[in-house]
Amino acid sequence: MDATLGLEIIEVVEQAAIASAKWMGKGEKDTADEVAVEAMRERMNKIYMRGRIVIGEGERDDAPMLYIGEEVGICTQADAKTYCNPDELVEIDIAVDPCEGTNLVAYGQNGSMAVLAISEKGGLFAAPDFYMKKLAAPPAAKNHVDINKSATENLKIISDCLDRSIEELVVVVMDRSRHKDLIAEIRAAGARVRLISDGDVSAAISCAFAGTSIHALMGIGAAPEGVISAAAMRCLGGHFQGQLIYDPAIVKTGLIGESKESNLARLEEMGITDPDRVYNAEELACGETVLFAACGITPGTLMEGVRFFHGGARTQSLVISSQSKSARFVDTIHLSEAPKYLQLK
Ligand SMILES: O=C(COP(=O)(O)O)[C@@H](O)[C@H](O)[C@H](O)[C@H](O)COP(=O)(O)O
Ligand SMILES: [Mn+2]
Ligand SMILES: [Mn+2]
Repeated sequence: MDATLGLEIIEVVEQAAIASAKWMGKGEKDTADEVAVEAMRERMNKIYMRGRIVIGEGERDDAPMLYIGEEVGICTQADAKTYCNPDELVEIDIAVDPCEGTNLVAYGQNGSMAVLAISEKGGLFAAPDFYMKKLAAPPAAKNHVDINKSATENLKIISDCLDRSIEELVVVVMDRSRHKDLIAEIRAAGARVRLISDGDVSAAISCAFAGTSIHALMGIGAAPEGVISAAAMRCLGGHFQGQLIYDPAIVKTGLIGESKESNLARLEEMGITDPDRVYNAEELACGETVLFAACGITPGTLMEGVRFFHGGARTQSLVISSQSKSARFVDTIHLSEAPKYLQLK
């Protein structure tokens, strides 16, 4: 995969984050999402690549989407034949969440970001728009913790691997009624719980970085977000496991189809023969090369949010590459018109 792609995708997430941040606090989640989608699409279509969206969003709540199967990259443009030879280009698959945490943006809360993951064709698990039970943990606990073990057992393992007491550990859990028993168990084990209303991609990836005060993500979130999280965790050497949840009775939101039976039929149609399989990061993002990019929309654990100033904006992004084995934090000043000053922080 072309190494310059790693630089271009920074601009893709930056443009999506800036567009969405203009709608921060306006209470309009669909607009905050829609403008991020459009900005992402516009910038992606300027990249000399042959891309295909394998994970978009929208099915779940009719959000505007970069739809699954959509071709992106300059070679897909109407007049492309004059300057593009698609046969020269590697086909790549792209998973996007242009506005991860639409509610967070709409209500001016922390933790939203524009995010995507890229790999060669077939390198990312084309997850259905279902839910996923997730377990993320620091690199030191990789392959020691297990999603099939209880939260109590996993906390003991993380505590041993990090050489810290269970009382010092913080577990992020989405604040949903389906997690009532899980939250009680984590607290009973002695660990502390950070409840989040949205944004479990950021929580999963934060487990890989010491100093974030996040030592695990447990519970059920969306499956597409699980694949994106797995792409980053694979590159970072963190632990990530995901198991599809197809039974609406477990999720309790009723947003994943009518019945367990119809969901199972849908999975079979998609070629998923073992619906209960537990996937690890290397299986969810199995490509030889994996790239991940995110840009903060509102302030978060890993990145600052977009800061506007007269004539421009400042962004902070994170680009992770399995190719260059790097996690790069990128701080960018964007100038839109003659600025009165440049914002330093
Ligand atoms: O918080 C999230 C919302 O993502 P988005 O729709 O892109 O703004 C994600 O991080 C979660 O993984 C997930 O979408 C959420 O858990 C869906 O569950 P629920 O709200 O309980 O239906
Ligand atoms: Mn999302
Ligand atoms: Mn989203």
